[in-house]
Amino acid sequence: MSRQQPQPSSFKVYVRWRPLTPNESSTAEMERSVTQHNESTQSISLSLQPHFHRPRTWKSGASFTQIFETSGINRTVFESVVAPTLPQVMDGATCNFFAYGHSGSGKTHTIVGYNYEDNEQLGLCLSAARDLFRTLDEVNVGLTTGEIAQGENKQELGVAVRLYELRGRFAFDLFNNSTECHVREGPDGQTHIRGKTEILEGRKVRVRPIVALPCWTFDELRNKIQAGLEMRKTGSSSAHDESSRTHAVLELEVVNKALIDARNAVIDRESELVPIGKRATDVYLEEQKNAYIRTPEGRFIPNPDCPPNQERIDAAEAEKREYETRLKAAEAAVAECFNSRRHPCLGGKFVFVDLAGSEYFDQGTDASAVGQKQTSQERQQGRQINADLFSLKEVIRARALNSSRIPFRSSSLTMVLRSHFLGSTKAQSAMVLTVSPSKAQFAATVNILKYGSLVAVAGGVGQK
Ligand SMILES: Nc1ncnc2c1ncn2[C@@H]1O[C@H](COP(=O)(O)OP(=O)(O)OP(=O)(O)O)[C@@H](O)[C@H]1O
Repeated sequence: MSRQQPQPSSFKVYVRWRPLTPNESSTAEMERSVTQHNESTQSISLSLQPHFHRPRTWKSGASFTQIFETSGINRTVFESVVAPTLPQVMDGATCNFFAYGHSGSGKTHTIVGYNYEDNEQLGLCLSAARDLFRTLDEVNVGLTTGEIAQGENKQELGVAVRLYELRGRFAFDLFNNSTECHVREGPDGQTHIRGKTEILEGRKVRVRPIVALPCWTFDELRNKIQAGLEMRKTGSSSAHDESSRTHAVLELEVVNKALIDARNAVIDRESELVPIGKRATDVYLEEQKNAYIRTPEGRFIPNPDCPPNQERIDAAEAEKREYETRLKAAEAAVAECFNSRRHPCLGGKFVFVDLAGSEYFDQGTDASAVGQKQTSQERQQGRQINADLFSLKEVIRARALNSSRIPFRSSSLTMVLRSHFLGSTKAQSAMVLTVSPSKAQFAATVNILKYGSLVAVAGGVGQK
């Protein structure tokens, strides 16, 4: 009998209704009701009674783990969706959380929040960071007792934060001036996000991965996230003119000073290796170029006056090997940080994804009017966003089925999520569907809930 792979845990889907915004105050709320199917699944029924039209109704399957009404505040959502996963992150796992909804439905409000001071209103990622720091403070007491002063201790645990946007095939690092980075699969099968090549002093070359800012207190982390988010790009979308047009990814990883130093050393060794490797290639090409001549018939034959200088080629290759060995040693030092960790939480991660607003044009709604104002580039972006969301659903499905081939390569979003999903078979991932109760948004809301139902079914929770 074939050996069974560990089954990933199911992917939960939540629904969050937001209150009507001032712009929607002239419209009424659609009628809705919730049916509880068992302890952990609920379904939604919606109905709309438009003037002079047939009533429209829609009913979901038993797909949703919990439905938060308009009165639900960020703290309530955090306690149900994210807080229960803290022990898994403290055990070194990665837990992923997505917010999905049409533009203006409350994704950013849910993931990041607009009030950074009120603990009840902090978005999911800041609440998670706050609870993570509280837990790490307790662990640090044990780790730092009898050792060097806090801050100097290489084992002291903190949180490294990464913040970047994904658009098309590129990532934009919000902690590095929105630098455009390439999302690529390396020869090791892992996804690498690399920034532009920087030329440093002394003709050193550096290609930085997404910047991870280490933070040692919650206040420090909150200030850094706030500053990074100000870089976030906005454009016009189908629902309003200030919509996010990218997926924003926010990662919180448990780190210590030793791990940060070891990772920085890897970046330094890679930077040293780039020009040395290029030089070895250049030397080889130069020698080969001079070593052959072309006959009048177009054939290449060895040049008797200039044989290749093998000694020069070997010296350049030997230098390259030496720098490769240094890089391997630096990578081994990173692995050693994990092997010798004093607490399993090192490397544990919360990943939050504020997905770009999906596009939905419905005849007769405000959305279609704004949609017509979009440029062709913005329409192209809209199609790309919808394609990304489709590939995300397919990855969740393949993962829940324990499929041998998970289509991570189909978008940069899923390529980036690859290591987070694969590293988290024991951890919980969840999606919060953010929806407007406005009657004018009925079709868009149904569209979002349908997608969420498909994700729930794909993720092994819901029934159609
Ligand atoms: N649950 C909520 N309670 C109170 N206000 C909310 C809630 N959800 C959203 N809002 C408000 O609605 C507006 C739009 O929300 P938000 O910016 O989060 O939408 P979004 O889905 O991120 O939009 P986009 O995809 O276009 O960026 C904001 O002013 C926000 O404060």
